[in-house]
Amino acid sequence: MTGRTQPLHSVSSLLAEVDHVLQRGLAPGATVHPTGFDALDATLTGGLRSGELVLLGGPAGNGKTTLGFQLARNAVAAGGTALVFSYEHEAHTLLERLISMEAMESFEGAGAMDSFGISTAADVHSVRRAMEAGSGGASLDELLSSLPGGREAHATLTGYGDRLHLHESSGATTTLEEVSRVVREVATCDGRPPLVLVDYLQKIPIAGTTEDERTTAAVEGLKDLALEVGAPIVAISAADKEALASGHRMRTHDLRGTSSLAYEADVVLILSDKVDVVSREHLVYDLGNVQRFRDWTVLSVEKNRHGRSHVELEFAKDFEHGRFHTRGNEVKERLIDERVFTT
Ligand SMILES: Nc1ncnc2c1ncn2[C@@H]1O[C@H](COP(=O)(O)OP(=O)(O)OP(=O)(O)O)[C@@H](O)[C@H]1O
Repeated sequence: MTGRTQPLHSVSSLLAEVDHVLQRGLAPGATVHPTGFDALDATLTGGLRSGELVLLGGPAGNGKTTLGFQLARNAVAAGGTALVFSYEHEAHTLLERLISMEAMESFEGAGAMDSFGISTAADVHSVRRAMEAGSGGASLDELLSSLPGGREAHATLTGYGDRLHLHESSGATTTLEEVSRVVREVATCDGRPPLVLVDYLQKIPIAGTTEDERTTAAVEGLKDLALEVGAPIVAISAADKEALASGHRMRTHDLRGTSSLAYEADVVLILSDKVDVVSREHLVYDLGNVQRFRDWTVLSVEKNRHGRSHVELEFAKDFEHGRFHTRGNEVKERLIDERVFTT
């Protein structure tokens, strides 16, 4: 079922409604959008649910946009729809990341690795260079065909392109009301609510004297929208400056603005570089670990209304191709609260 109709129900009316929905061949529970990351889906008992607000936080440059955008891509690759509000990146920048991501996915799908076991699918830089150089009049397909995996990426994007919507949002004009209008428009056009990504929460222009007031209004507005439209909304959240400067591991209470962030959210995910948060004993006795851990990101499920919380998962970075590897595990090493490296 999507969206809220009326607030008051008797259990009898609910039973009748569920029966009616079942007889139409539909599912009466929430719509589950798998994240495409098996370890995360297992923790979230299936994935992200309609009506849920998911907060995604972490220090700058740790991959929040990359993960959020990959969640949107995975939703459409699995047959769903997604809508990305990007206050930080132009649509073309996201498109370049997407082309590289799909080139790499196609290489992996085909098992196309060179003799060193390293794939040579076009990275984001190559895609950007090709776009900036132009094609001298040749078509996009011809341009992309000159890049490893580019032709396959183009075919994949053409396949799901109608279901992935990118909104170049503005800190001046893309208000909560505008976000709400666009989400409804896309839901109507696509015939079902999309997975929504907001990158990022504190950029939504909202009246209010303090940052706490503005952030509270933003999370409450997004949570209401998620419930009304029946969409999962993933909102990236910036960290408090003090949290970043003090050299400790970032947690939910370090998200910028207010404690209401944690109350309103159904799921809170925090990204950290593994090398920053692993306990010191794993570093001092094996220096090789420092380099290995730099390649991994820890995704902490700090709040989870539908399953276990305080779960620490890890995923390998592949930022050159604008993505994380989707195969991940629970972290085996002991993690700390204080960061080892503060740079
Ligand atoms: N083409 C690329 N090749 C390699 N690394 C890249 C490339 N583009 C971006 N990166 C790196 O990928 C990382 C993740 O970028 P992303 O935009 O996802 O981070 P973020 O957490 O959203 O950052 P911010 O908080 O600054 O918006 C960054 O450290 C960035 O330097």
